[in-house]
Amino acid sequence: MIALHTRALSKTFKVKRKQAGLAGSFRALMRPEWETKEAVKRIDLTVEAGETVAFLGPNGAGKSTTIKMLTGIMHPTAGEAKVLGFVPWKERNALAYRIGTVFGQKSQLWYHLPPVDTFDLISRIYELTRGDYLTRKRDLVDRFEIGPYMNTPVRKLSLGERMRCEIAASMLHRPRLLFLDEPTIGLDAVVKQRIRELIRERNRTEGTTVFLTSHDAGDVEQLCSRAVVIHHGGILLDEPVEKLKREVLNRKTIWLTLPEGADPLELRGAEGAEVTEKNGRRYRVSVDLKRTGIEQVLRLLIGRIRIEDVSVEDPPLEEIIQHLYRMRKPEEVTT
Ligand SMILES: Nc1ncnc2c1ncn2[C@@H]1O[C@H](COP(=O)(O)OP(=O)(O)OP(=O)(O)O)[C@@H](O)[C@H]1O
Repeated sequence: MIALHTRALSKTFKVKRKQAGLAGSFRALMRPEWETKEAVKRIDLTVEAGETVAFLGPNGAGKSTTIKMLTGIMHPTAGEAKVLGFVPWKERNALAYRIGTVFGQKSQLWYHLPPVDTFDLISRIYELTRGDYLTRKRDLVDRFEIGPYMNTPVRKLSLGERMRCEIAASMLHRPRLLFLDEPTIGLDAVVKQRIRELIRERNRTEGTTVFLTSHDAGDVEQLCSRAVVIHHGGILLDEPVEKLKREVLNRKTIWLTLPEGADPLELRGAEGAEVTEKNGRRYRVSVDLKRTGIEQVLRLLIGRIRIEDVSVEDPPLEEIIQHLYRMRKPEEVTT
């Protein structure tokens, strides 16, 4: 079954042309010149029910504009889309009963009220029966382990605690499709991991389709099975994440802090790993996962040299996308 389908979906904005200098600004105010900006260019996309799709791209690529059209907030300039069988911008209300949305940068929970109040409100908006609501709430509170936070005003919760409540709230009405915009932004590694597990579990147990945007390579790697990359409003790549992992998500960075007086030469010689940056006592070791594993490198280094602190990072997604862009020939890119 198809969850989402678009054909030549496009959005053009009319924007004022910028003119240099004060005189230019004045002229622009009196006699503005307009130009068109193609934010989304003829996007063709089909997502099957139950898929977990990462929708990626650098800043300004057109992700939010696409999501706004798919959730019915914005009309397209041209093209078609059906989400769960509805034309989003024509049947926004009907669609809202069947989708969930989480925007990492915006809260849908009432800031001064405890989450339980927003949960109650959502259950009324979505017309859940009292019995169904209470069972569902109990299940989500258990799964997301948010019992201790349900009666605390949202403004007093940490970001991680709030995000768990946000995502649970978005699932209250059993949406068949979840739009997640940067769900792990600003969270620490442990909380990120937990949020990813929870979303994945909902996908497995309830078959919820996931459509996610993120700048975090870890979200893509651990949560999604398919990656769609857009660049300058057009689709640059649409591939299984497994393939992406083999081709480009194959490096990780280890940051090491060595104690005063340690000999950094000891960091040499780990197969597939090289020191690429030094900042005081902090060293960046780049690991080629095609040749070795993180665990292997860490074990070797820890056995050889005293280490004060260690952390492992994914390469920034922006870097990966630039790499992909360079790999693709220009004619393969929809422009
Ligand atoms: N309301 C608007 N009016 C004019 N231009 C807009 C408007 N909304 C978006 N744009 C432009 O359209 C392009 C795509 O923007 P969009 O917000 O969809 O990108 P994005 O991929 O979500 O970026 P980010 O990762 O920074 O959120 C950008 O160049 C942006 O400046």
